[in-house]
Amino acid sequence: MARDRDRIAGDRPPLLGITMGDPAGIGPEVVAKALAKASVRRGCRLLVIGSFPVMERALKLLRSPLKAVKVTDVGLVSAGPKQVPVWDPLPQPLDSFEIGKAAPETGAASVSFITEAVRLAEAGLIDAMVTAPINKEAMHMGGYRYPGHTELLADLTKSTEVGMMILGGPLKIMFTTTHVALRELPEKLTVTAIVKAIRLADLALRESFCIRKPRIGVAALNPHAGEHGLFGDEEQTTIQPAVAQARLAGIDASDPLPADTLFGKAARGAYDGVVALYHDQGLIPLKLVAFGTCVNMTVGLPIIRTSVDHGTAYDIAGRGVAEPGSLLEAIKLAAQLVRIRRQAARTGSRRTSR
Ligand SMILES: NC(=O)c1ccc[n+]([C@@H]2O[C@H](COP(=O)([O-])OP(=O)(O)OC[C@H]3O[C@@H](n4cnc5c(N)ncnc54)[C@H](O)[C@@H]3O)[C@@H](O)[C@H]2O)c1
Ligand SMILES: N[C@H](C(=O)O)[C@H](O)COP(=O)(O)O
Repeated sequence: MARDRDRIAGDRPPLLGITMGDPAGIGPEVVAKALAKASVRRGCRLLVIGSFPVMERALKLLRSPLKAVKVTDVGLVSAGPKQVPVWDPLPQPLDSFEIGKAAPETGAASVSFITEAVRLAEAGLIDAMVTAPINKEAMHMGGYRYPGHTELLADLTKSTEVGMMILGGPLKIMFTTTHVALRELPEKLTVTAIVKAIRLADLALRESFCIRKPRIGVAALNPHAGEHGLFGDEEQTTIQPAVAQARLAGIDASDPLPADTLFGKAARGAYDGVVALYHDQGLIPLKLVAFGTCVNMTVGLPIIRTSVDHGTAYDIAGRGVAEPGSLLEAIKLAAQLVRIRRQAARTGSRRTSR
């Protein structure tokens, strides 16, 4: 069905739903700044999914030349060059909350925007969703106990094999685990979890980045890859067996490699993608080389979702100083992924370059 829809969509400019994120954070500001760039509107149409009064307030704060307009039918989104179409799914207007502070009502609202975007994407009313940052503490206060968008989206779309990939500069990194306390990490790093991450990295590199046979670098957990068991044995007991399984499935995955040099090698072109074992292992190199322009994408969903590389930045929210660079890149990538998916639907195959 999705394939038929893609075929019918043809070359119509993609309609991207941009969720506003946590209203108390910098999400509304970066959305307002990004939409003010003429370049971002070239080749795609944009619909903000969020609170209408909050969007109006963000545009006012920035003294933006743009004006928010309320959309009443998502099937008929049209906007002039100075307009920001907003689809507000909240039953009551959200207007009294404190900027820069986690609260149940803003946390719950940020989940409503995501839920609505998924509904619209599954109904074929938007072609992809791009998410501005949520605050996980606020989301929990609002009653939604998810570690992040990734797991919420997996649940909403009933998807079983989903993972977080973040792209920045020369790096494309797939995460085996996402938001996990370090003390709980060893028990989460199972053979199954690592094979899944390698498989999802391979899938994304082939289908979204058109690499025929991706070379995947797999990170070790311990210093010097454990040095034959001297500094930990997860490399031998878990990571190497996962690599062996992935290879049986035809995937070009490396042995577990010392993480202190792997990311540099990947950045210089030795690997098309890297499988990191935990959040900061992959995010430190990514954000060191490309914070502000990285893009997070969820792999394994039936819908397209990209996101920013930053959080709600409560420390600067409401001051008008937040940079929109990562959101601009996330929008660009979402539009590109829509085109790749449409092309694949037209030819009935995935286009690959190597
Ligand atoms: N995509 C997402 O939804 C997403 C991503 C990362 C973090 N988060 C959440 O955001 C909250 C805060 O997380 P954090 O403090 O670790 O990270 P953060 O990215 O919000 O802030 C880290 C630092 O970077 C600065 N910064 C962030 N984005 C910026 C921008 N666009 N322009 C200028 N400066 C910017 C902040 O001012 C702060 O000093 C947490 O709840 C976290 O879970 C959400
Ligand atoms: N780990 C991500 C980052 O630091 O950029 C982020 O928290 C987003 O995760 P979700 O897309 O699952 O919300």
